[in-house]
Amino acid sequence: MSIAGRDFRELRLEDLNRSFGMLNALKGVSLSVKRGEFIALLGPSGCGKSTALNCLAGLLTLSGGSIWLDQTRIDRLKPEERGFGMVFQNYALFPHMTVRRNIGFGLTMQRRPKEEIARKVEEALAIVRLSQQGDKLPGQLSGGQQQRVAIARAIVIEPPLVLMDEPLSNLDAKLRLEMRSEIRRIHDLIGSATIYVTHDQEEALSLADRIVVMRDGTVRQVGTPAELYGRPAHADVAEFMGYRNVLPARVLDGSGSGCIQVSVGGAALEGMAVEQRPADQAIVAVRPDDLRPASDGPVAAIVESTQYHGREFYCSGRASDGTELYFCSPQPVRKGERVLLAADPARVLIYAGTP
Ligand SMILES: Nc1ncnc2c1ncn2[C@@H]1O[C@H](COP(=O)(O)OP(=O)(O)OP(=O)(O)O)[C@@H](O)[C@H]1O
Repeated sequence: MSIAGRDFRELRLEDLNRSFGMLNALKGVSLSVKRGEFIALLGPSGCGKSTALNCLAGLLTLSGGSIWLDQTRIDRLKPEERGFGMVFQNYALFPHMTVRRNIGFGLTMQRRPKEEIARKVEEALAIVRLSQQGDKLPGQLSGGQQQRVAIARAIVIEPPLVLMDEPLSNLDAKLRLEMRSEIRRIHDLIGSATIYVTHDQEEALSLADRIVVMRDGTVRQVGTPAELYGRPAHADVAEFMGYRNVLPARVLDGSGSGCIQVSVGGAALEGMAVEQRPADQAIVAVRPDDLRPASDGPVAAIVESTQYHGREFYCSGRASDGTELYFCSPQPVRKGERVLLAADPARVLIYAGTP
């Protein structure tokens, strides 16, 4: 059976498990993906992102669970029978084949007619904007161009799903940004679904329709970039999403309907409870760019370091009780200077529990 090129409405991962000996790399991962969606699998190194992707591709077998494309169970099919497009970090192009032959390789293996292969290869070349480079060898192309060839090779088979594993990691910062918008443009153009593995939260935020945050082989949260940026469901997800200040706190006043007052860094700070209202112990999460010097700010800190970041300064300081705080300042601050810091309560997230 082959499902290559097939249209679909929904891809479902049901309770996926994968172990390597004693290590459980995937522990009950479930997810539903609609056609046309761009999904980013985001998480720290070793959390199971690549394992999940390789199980989807058919390069790894599952230890438990199932994968469904609409009503068809596909987790026992070989990779070529699934017909998904794959793009890896290291391009994996054949060095002795021209760009055209690299792109057409999958179609040649499927024994498609020559004219059809030639036509589809030209279409794919045009999509990735490499029409002039078709006769070159991969070694004659830049890293960004080679990655475009890899993308063309993945999409030329008209896959229902394109799987990408950290495809931009080998490129320099400027090219990474350029290729980011290229990847999204190509995704929108071909209309299939993309599952994109990354550990770079900025990449996930800017590319994806939905982000799946993984940790220790489990899915911690699935949400839109705005949901994950503004309201992570758990303190550990917040930490991963750039809330550099994740601090233990004591609830001072939790009686109000919206705001809760907590003690942090030896001072009282107001914030919003996420999900469960904490009773006594809490965790506070604030982004450095939401904690700023203010003449009437409640949290006093002595500046320990400052870095110039163009528009503003990225600083660390120590509160009276020894808590380390990260904050941003539009004005230069000096090491050893005492600053008062404040944050908009709507940008201070409070979680029940202890870190
Ligand atoms: N072939 C393998 N044999 C044994 N253990 C493996 C194998 N592949 C992965 N693992 C382990 O499974 C866990 C998940 O690995 P995985 O590569 O999926 O993580 P990841 O989130 O993709 O990390 P990274 O961002 O570093 O690539 C890790 O602890 C890893 O060491």
